[in-house]
Amino acid sequence: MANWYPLLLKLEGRKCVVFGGGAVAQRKAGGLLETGADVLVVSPRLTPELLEWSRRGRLRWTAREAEESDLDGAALAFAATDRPDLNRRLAEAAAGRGIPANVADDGESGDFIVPAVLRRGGLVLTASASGAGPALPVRIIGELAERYGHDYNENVEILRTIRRIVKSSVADPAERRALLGAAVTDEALAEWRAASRLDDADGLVARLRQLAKRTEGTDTSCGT
Ligand SMILES: C[C@@]1(CC(=O)O)c2cc3[nH]c(cc4nc(cc5[nH]c(cc(n2)[C@H]1CCC(=O)O)[C@@](C)(CC(=O)O)[C@@H]5CCC(=O)O)C(CC(=O)O)=C4CCC(=O)O)c(CCC(=O)O)c3CC(=O)O
Ligand SMILES: NC(=O)C1=CN([C@@H]2O[C@H](COP(=O)(O)OP(=O)(O)OC[C@H]3O[C@@H](n4cnc5c(N)ncnc54)[C@H](O)[C@@H]3O)[C@@H](O)[C@H]2O)C=CC1
Repeated sequence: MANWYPLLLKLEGRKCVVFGGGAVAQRKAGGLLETGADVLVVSPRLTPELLEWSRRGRLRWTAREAEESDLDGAALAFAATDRPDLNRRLAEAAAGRGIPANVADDGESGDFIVPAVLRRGGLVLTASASGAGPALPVRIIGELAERYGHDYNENVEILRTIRRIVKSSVADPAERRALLGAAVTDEALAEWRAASRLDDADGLVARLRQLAKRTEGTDTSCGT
């Protein structure tokens, strides 16, 4: 079994080719559209949803069988036709051009697999069973969706703001780490969400010091 390396890719404006126009191609294309990728679907037929996305100009559709030249200039390829032999050939053609490929019918033979995903604003939680199949990751993501509800949609932007303030007001790296740790407890996050603004830097840092003090002793690296 491969030891897959997890990462988040920036695909905005980058060409991603999806071969096939069935339910699997639709799910892959849908995930790509959320990133702002330039999605090209190559398939003689499309699901009604894919057809709708094509009509609305959300993606490009080439209405014929796959050709290697469809890969020209692509950042990623998804071989999601119902023909395993063709999927394999397309993945090989992609490899020959240095383009990472996903193989829908045999994930482990591809260069990457797609995890189950939960997005809460900028917070991205993923789970994968390293190609063993989606059932367990999908169950776990369902559990995470309950634990990390829609409240979390705002938390990443809040963290971004707080981190900017802490970086510009606190010089000591150990104290910064302690303050940022104290800023992301559920209790603290609820406080920031309820606050009308966070741009009073002195007030914010004072409050973070208070919160961090409460957990002092559990973090000996905090020298304040
Ligand atoms: C290896 C991987 C390759 C890849 O696609 O990247 C792969 C492969 C295969 N999936 C198969 C079947 C199904 N896949 C789904 C759904 C999802 N599959 C996804 C990922 C992955 N699927 C990759 C790694 C997963 C990991 O191990 O972590 C998800 C998470 C992400 C996504 O696709 O966007 C998405 C969940 C989205 C969500 O609900 O959140 C459903 C459910 C449904 O369709 O409703 C079924 C039917 C039920 C079943 O069989 O379990 C088959 C058998 C095909 C056959 O029997 O012919 C293969 C082939 C094989 O076994 O290799
Ligand atoms: N990775 C995953 O998450 C999953 C993978 N699968 C696998 O993925 C494959 C596709 O599944 P579905 O989308 O449900 O199949 P589907 O039968 O609904 O769709 C297949 C699509 O491939 C297109 N196609 C056929 N020949 C083509 C060619 N030469 N060039 C371009 N497109 C072509 C068809 O027009 C059709 O749109 C299945 O064979 C299955 O093994 C199935 C379920 C989940």
